[in-house]
Amino acid sequence: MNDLVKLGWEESSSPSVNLNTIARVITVQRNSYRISDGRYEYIAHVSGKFFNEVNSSMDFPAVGDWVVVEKLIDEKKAVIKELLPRKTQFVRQAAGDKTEAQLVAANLDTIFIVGSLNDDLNVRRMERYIISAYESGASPVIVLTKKDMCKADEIATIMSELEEVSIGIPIVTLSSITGEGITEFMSYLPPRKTAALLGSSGVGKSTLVNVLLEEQVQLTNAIRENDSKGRHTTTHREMFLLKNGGLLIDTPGMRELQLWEGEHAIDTAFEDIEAFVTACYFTDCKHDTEPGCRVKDALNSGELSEARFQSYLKLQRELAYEKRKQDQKAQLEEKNKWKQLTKNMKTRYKNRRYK
Ligand SMILES: Nc1nc2c(ncn2[C@@H]2O[C@H](COP(=O)(O)OP(=O)(O)OP(=O)(O)O)[C@@H](O)[C@H]2O)c(=O)[nH]1
Ligand SMILES: [Zn+2]
Repeated sequence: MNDLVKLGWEESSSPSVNLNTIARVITVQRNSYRISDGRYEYIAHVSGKFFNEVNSSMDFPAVGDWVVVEKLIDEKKAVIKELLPRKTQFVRQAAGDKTEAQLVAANLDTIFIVGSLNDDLNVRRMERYIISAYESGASPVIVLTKKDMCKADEIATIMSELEEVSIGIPIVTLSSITGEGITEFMSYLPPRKTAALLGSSGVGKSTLVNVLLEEQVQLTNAIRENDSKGRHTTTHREMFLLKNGGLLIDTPGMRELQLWEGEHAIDTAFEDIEAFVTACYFTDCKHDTEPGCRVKDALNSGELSEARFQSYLKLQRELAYEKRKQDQKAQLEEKNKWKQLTKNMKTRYKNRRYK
């Protein structure tokens, strides 16, 4: 078996390429990539030509991408010369920026949409996750965690609510504590297929990943790097090869994503309401007391239910809140970056003085 095959390579996708030049991106770092050819890992950069020909951030490699490379086998380094066409791509709106789309992962076959049976399951949010999974081209599978904390009749109620928005999508219930349902979960991540987990904070993604990683086998000979103190560290990877041969991508981009997909998801999930909104006389209509408000008309005539309108408003409030949170977070990160930088400079200065 070709080494690439265990990374999920399908002969049919690019039949004419020279397999010795192909690798898969397993981690995106600040200025470099960690790639694997199924035998070794390499630290890679894009070639100057690649860089010059890029039109948008979407053209840069992401976790899961297949790339054409030139390898320096002895040094475990590589130059990325070309990106192979993507089968699927998962995109999110970059925080605080309306125009910039951010590619989180490429070539996912499956997206596990994770929710917890224990918490108030937000069906609308699950619906939005389903939409973004479909937009990416991957197949969604709903995973409901913490089964051990829920009675059978409670589970049945939740399932029937969910089935209204999840028509046809498989739903797996499991517990990472008792292990119930894990085998069924794995049946949706067969050998050579690539999947990622998507879901709000606290639903149990890390716990599930840890259970799955007990079964992890080494993807390739990991690169060992020296950290600043000269110790060996095995660097963090984002693509894992599970024991059954399935590939699991665990990217911060997907984990941190909450309501990022923002306006676009509103458009899709609330198309009916958007149609009314665009027919309002004022473009900035608040659908409150403004004259010529098509939304109010629809509410009065019963074309639009009050409940659905309320959940639309709720989503907009959540989005506004999420956006403020992201902006604050970005500010804080920026501040911490500078703090660290000045700290580093001080340390360096101090060391120089006392040497
Ligand atoms: N009873 C029970 N508790 C669970 C289960 N899975 C996770 N938990 C608990 O739920 C809490 C949150 O789990 P995490 O795995 O950290 O959730 P997460 O989705 O990774 O959250 P973020 O890292 O913030 O994205 C932890 O206290 C876990 O111990 C489960 O199957 N059963
Ligand atoms: Zn209006």
